[in-house]
Amino acid sequence: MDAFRLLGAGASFKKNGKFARDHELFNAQPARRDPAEAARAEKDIERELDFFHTAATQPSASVTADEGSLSKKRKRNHNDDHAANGSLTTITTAEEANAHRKANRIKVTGTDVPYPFASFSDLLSRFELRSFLKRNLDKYNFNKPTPIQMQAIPILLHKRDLLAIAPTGSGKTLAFVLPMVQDLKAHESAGFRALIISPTRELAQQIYNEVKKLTEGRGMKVCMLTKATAATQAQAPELRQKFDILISTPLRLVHALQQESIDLSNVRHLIMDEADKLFELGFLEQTDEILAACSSPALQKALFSATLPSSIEQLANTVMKDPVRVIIGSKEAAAETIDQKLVYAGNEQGKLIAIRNLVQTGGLKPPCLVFVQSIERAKALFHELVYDGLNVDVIHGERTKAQRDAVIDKFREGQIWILIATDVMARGIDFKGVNLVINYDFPQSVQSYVHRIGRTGRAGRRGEAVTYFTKDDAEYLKSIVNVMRQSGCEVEDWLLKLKKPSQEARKKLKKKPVDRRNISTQPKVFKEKRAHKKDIIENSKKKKAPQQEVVTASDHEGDEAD
Ligand SMILES: Nc1ncnc2c1ncn2[C@@H]1O[C@H](COP(=O)(O)OP(=O)(O)OP(=O)(O)O)[C@@H](O)[C@H]1O
Repeated sequence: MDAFRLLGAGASFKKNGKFARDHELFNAQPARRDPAEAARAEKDIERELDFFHTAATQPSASVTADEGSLSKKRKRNHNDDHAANGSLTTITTAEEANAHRKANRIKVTGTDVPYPFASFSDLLSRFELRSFLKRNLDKYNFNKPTPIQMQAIPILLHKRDLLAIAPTGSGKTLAFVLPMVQDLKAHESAGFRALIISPTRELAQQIYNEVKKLTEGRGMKVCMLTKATAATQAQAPELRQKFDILISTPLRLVHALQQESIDLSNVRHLIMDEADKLFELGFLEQTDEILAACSSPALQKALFSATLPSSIEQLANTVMKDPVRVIIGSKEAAAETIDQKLVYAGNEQGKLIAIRNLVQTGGLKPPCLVFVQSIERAKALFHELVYDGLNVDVIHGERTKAQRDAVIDKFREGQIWILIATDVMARGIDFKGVNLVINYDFPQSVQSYVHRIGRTGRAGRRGEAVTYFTKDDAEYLKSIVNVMRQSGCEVEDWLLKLKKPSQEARKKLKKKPVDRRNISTQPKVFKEKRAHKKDIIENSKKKKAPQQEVVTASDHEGDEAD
């Protein structure tokens, strides 16, 4: 299976097309793959499927021990159930709940924590899961719950506040969307009853798509707050369109609140995705304003992320009421499906040489995401790689929304093989088939590292992450080494002996990235020639322009229709 098939439909590997050179460079010949590679790929898919099955179907030592306490009859029923619908068991006692948690690395803190569930059919019987939800779960192949779903869904269905920390790509979105939709039931004209906040527009859009999938066939109204939808909502209150679920970035929402075009007083489900980001300086004030506007006494709050530094957790706790805290695995760890590597690149030039080397030797298996620390550096690296003739594009905050959307779509469809990005793409975006993440510039924090590399190795699939470092980054290396160790990666002894950076140093780096030399290996004369060539092309285009501007009447009609 090609990685692009996982990224989305429509990927094509035409060998004689525009990117024939890339085919050679990347050695991308899926049709004539060597048998060992094919076997490895097949194993990958099996592993991916297994990921969603493991917890429910492979009794670990602790589950087996616990099964001893079940009566033979119940065991038989469970097995019959298992045979009938692919699930293993239902959980009805504290012992079973604890064993199930242990087997799935679910850690909980809080009072009267609801039992996890083991299969979607268990959920169906325990909480009378609505039939349209079960239908939609089946339709979109959500066959087995992931650990965070097993525990977070019952907690939210019991209307408890929740702080949930689970690895990247482990299905947190479904974990908060499903209980919300179950509770909202159907469309009502009371105005917004649920609100999901996410730090970036791209992630908000992705969550919107997931909510649409799960509410299919139910007529629930879902609104993604944009300039246009905010303008519609700014009409007189009686004319405002009544939506059930609102999804927004903090900035857009605060704007709408200040214009008094949005009323959040009926909201009873508030989800903060990438919650640690939302409690950081820069977002905190907006988050506060949103919390104040959600004035319903029945408000339930849920915070989700793959990372949650202790200081932020303390702050987040101040807004929660008797919350339950759930951690899957360990707190600051990366997904265990990612092979992480640290590569010493010497200096800035060394990084370019290293990435080119990776291309030449076939080590860069697309689709690949490359992270840099600034917009300037994203542009510069893009120019370098484009000049090498690679199929590459770039995404950052200076590109228009339309350009960003188009780039994301193209990357998903496999039309772009290498995507250079700033941290704006580091959180939440679900590119399931990314094979490799390169941290071209060393990340500014552990959280940034975990989220960046979390764009690969998602949904149980394996991925690879390579982080380049130079002497300038050496001081911060140990933080990343610790993440690698915690997530089960092999680390060389000398790295383990490094000193941990001081808190002060970590804070400094988070505020301001390391000063780096510009990205460029091309001699000056080369660049001048390139600029000259570009001028010639642009001038000749201008000369040809009048011929190209011939338009037909139907083109005009098209324009008007838009
Ligand atoms: N139970 C399930 N069965 C199969 N696929 C699932 C299941 N739950 C989620 N997925 C898929 O797994 C992928 C990752 O899910 P999601 O984007 O929610 O991860 P996440 O934990 O929010 O990651 P991040 O921390 O990076 O935001 C998605 O493509 C989603 O459709």
